[in-house]
Amino acid sequence: MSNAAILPATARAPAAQPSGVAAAPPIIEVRGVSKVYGDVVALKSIDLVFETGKMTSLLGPSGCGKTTLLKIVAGLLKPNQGEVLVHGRPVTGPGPERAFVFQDFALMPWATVLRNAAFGLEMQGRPRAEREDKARHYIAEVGLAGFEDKYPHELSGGMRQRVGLARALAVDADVLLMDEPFSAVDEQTRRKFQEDLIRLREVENKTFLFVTHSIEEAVYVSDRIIMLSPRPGRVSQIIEPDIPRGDDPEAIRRDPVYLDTVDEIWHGLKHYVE
Ligand SMILES: Nc1ncnc2c1ncn2[C@@H]1O[C@H](COP(=O)(O)OP(=O)(O)OP(=O)(O)O)[C@@H](O)[C@H]1O
Repeated sequence: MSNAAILPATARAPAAQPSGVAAAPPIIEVRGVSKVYGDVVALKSIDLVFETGKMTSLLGPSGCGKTTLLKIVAGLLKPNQGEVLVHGRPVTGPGPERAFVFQDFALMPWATVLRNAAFGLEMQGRPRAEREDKARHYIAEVGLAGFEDKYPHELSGGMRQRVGLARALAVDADVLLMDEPFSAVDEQTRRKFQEDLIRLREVENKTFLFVTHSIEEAVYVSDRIIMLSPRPGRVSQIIEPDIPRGDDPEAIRRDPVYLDTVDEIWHGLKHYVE
């Protein structure tokens, strides 16, 4: 048994605080959310809370409703039952405090890296100088300084992905929602990006919620892994891998807690794979 805290699905409320210490309110609350598409029950009675500054991944068998849940939090889909609160306010659609990083990065092929990264700010009607300053800052932050004037077709998949992330960071949303952000790139790029994501989370103090199919990836980057059961998707388990994420990103992959947690999740999931 590893040091990962494996919590039953019912253990969703934030831990009680010692007396005198104010509990930080959760940034996102998902309350009794169910979603059906025609006859397909995609999600059933999902209750979750997300704390500020944490990285959470959604993991589970194909079709269990991971993307559906992410889109409901983003305000791109409405639940049939239940509600999502962000900063205590009900979500009725997309909002500036949540940025969505799409699987295909949703870049505009006719616009430069700078314009693509500044696109969210352009939509918000910010002045050009301000949006370009911010976009340049985040382009550098994601390792693309010098590529501001390039077009998406001149970039590798990994670089395009970074532009998508720079765009999401530039709007200064509190919550970054990512739908399999690493799926379209090669393994080396993916690993580098996972390392960068851990670093970014520390620098930026954002709340990240992302969907992945990769057990290794979920355990590598996440403070918390929410396991969904096969359709209808319910929360089956919440895992909090207690892995030190210090200066050496390679050390994480050798950490016994990392290795044991990957193994435990795989044993739990493998009977769903034909
Ligand atoms: N627009 C839609 N219309 C009908 N059914 C849908 C729609 N979107 C999703 N579904 C169904 O709802 C279920 C959950 O889909 P969802 O994409 O959320 O799952 P997922 O866990 O993200 O899947 P995957 O791991 O394969 O990407 C699936 O059975 C899917 O076929």
